[in-house]
Amino acid sequence: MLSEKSKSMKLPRNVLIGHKVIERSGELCQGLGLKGRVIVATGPKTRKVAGQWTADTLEENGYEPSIIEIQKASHSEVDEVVKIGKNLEVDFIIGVGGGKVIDVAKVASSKIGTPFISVPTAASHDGIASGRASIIDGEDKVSVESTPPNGIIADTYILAEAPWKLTCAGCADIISNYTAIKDWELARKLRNDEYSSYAAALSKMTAEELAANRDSIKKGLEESAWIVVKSLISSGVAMSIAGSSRPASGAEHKFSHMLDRIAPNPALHGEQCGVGSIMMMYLHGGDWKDLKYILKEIGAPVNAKELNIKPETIIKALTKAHKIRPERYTILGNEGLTEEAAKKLAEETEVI
Ligand SMILES: NC(=O)C1=CN([C@@H]2O[C@H](COP(=O)(O)OP(=O)(O)OC[C@H]3O[C@@H](n4cnc5c(N)ncnc54)[C@H](O)[C@@H]3O)[C@@H](O)[C@H]2O)C=CC1
Ligand SMILES: O=C(CO)COP(=O)(O)O
Ligand SMILES: [Zn+2]
Repeated sequence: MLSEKSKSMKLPRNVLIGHKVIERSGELCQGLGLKGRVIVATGPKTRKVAGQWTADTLEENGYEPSIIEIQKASHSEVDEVVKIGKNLEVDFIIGVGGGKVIDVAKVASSKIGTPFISVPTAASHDGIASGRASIIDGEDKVSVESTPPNGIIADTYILAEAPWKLTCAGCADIISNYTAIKDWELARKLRNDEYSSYAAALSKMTAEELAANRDSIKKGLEESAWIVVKSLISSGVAMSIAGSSRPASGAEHKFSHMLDRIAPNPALHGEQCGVGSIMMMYLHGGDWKDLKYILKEIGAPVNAKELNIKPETIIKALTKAHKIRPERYTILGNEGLTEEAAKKLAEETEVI
């Protein structure tokens, strides 16, 4: 009944995008009313790129930063940040790095109950603005509910300097929204799953905009970082509206998560999702050739060789992907693909 219906949405409040905006970190934090002690969670590489820079800028603005280096997105690293944060009685947390660093910082701040600021150093994933976080939990690694960042600082100078492969992976993470939406629509029709037409429309529009602007996405152009990071933020907001990763994660993400489990050297998250999306589009009976063409033009991998993953691992991941988060219904159904069907799918789409 409508009179009993209620929904709560948490969205990022202040977003700063542009050239060297990292130098305005203090301004953004002050604008959010933040004061005092802050943990700057960063990675060993990204500390050199932006972590130290962020901490120095904050110090100049009267904050007391403490840097913590994150190695991987695990619960033990989250616990460590929580422990240090509580001991220091921090007022907020900033995550400066790739998707893994941002996810650890996001969960830690949510556990302590402090605000969180997201400072991506690569336009490689759409967790930059989302209220989700992917942390390895034993065997499992899919996103869980967290809180979206209060603020985002997307420095296009830093993002444009990041290895080009990371930007291409971010584009592929967005392009994979096409099949995520198809899966969501299918689950709504077959299972009456909860569906948000606004979140679905935003996610789809984000993929369409990125595809339409792909000619402007070129290595070395700061403008490209702008286009890609705006799409990533928009996709993250779609997830926040939905209150789940449904608008941006369907069967192609299950395939990528399975590769993360079984491949000896998994490729980047977005790269795997892009290749998965080609195959899931084929299963949906959609224009998989066009999707593959878009990914190719962007410069993202379109086959096993480019992912540097063996064909047999691709087939195995296809047959086991449905086991990831089984409650999320997708084109893979409840039983998944047989080995023969998986092989045929990968061969016909020339993934293997
Ligand atoms: N929370 C969410 O809603 C979402 C979470 N994710 C998660 O995010 C992770 C994927 O994120 P990625 O950024 O692809 O992986 P990542 O965090 O492992 O970063 C990839 C590599 O790029 C390096 N790097 C980052 N910025 C750099 C720079 N400016 N210069 C040089 N090296 C740089 C990192 O140090 C790392 O070695 C996965 O764990 C995935 O599950 C992905 C999408 C959404
Ligand atoms: O990667 C994501 C969206 O791009 C989040 O998806 P998961 O919930 O499948 O981890
Ligand atoms: Zn993703």
